[in-house]
Amino acid sequence: MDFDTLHALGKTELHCHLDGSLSLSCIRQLAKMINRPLPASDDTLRQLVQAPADSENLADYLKTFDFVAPLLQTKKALQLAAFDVVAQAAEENVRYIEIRFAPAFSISGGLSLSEATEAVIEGLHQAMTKFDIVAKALVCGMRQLPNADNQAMFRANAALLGNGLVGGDFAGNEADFPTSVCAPAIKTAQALGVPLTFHAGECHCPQNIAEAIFLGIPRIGHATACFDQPDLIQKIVQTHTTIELCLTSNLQTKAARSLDKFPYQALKAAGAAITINTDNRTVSNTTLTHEYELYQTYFKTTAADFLAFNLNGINAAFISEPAKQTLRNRLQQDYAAFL
Ligand SMILES: O=c1[nH]cnc2c1ncn2[C@H]1C[C@H](O)[C@@H](CO)O1
Ligand SMILES: [Zn+2]
Repeated sequence: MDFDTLHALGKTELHCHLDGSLSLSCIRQLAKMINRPLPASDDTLRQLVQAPADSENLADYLKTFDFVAPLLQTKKALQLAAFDVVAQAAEENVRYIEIRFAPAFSISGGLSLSEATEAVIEGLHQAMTKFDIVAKALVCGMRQLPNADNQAMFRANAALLGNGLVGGDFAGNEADFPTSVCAPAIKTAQALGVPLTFHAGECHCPQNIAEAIFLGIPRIGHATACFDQPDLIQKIVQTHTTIELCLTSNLQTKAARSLDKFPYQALKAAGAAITINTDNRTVSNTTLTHEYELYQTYFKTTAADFLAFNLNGINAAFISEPAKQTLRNRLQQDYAAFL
């Protein structure tokens, strides 16, 4: 399929970070609101908000997020940001998206942990009235924060579940804060009834994936380190764990040092429920269409595969069964001409 066809295909995206996906025009608008000077040239600005070409690991990649954090400290800014990311997704025919962000990184201007989320949800709702897309929010605990902070965040946000917020995640510094360290906050989120996904396996550490599955987490972001672990892949399949693959991001963080160390083929061959995601549109300088193009080029992924991955995404989405059925019907229509 050519790029225009891939662009036109209906899509779903489970793994997209708000702060890593702001368009340059949105970044300029938010910077203006706080009188923060930015380089006049888009090329120069892009260099500041994209992961450096010489990133050696996840820690290098994550440093890029420091640039936008000061821009996301008011209700208005979070609303505009959420609207902006949904608009980008809708433009490339994403029918369902879950957008994640860390409330703890948006409270230095005086917002509470739940006010930050309410503002994101407001932006998602505004975008849904304008574009043909369903957009929901996930709140991220951060691995490097104390469990008490992540527990407070989930407690503050649990009441928003069902009102635009559909679940939670843990992101951040996986190399120094393995899954076991986060277990108390994971258990708190689960006890509060927060459906969870979880970043694991970005640091050559299959154990972090295994522990997340053991803790009963049904979706794993990345899971890259399973590529040479057949027993772990079997566990993923047996437990019906859905994997949120993020190819470009993995090459940048060196979670996968080359394409043959990316777990797509092994997971697909084993029958695992995989999905395709951007992770961070701006930081990774990608779009979901571009990710599809990479899979098609490198792995010969077909329209039937893309439909199956989208349906995996809907099955694992943190929404009601009737809402899922509507989206499944929509995707079946979208792909009918290509199968
Ligand atoms: O790929 C990732 N791995 C771990 N943490 C990540 C990744 N992409 C973004 N983050 C972090 C940085 C953001 O500030 C935070 C919330 O979106 O999540
Ligand atoms: Zn991520």
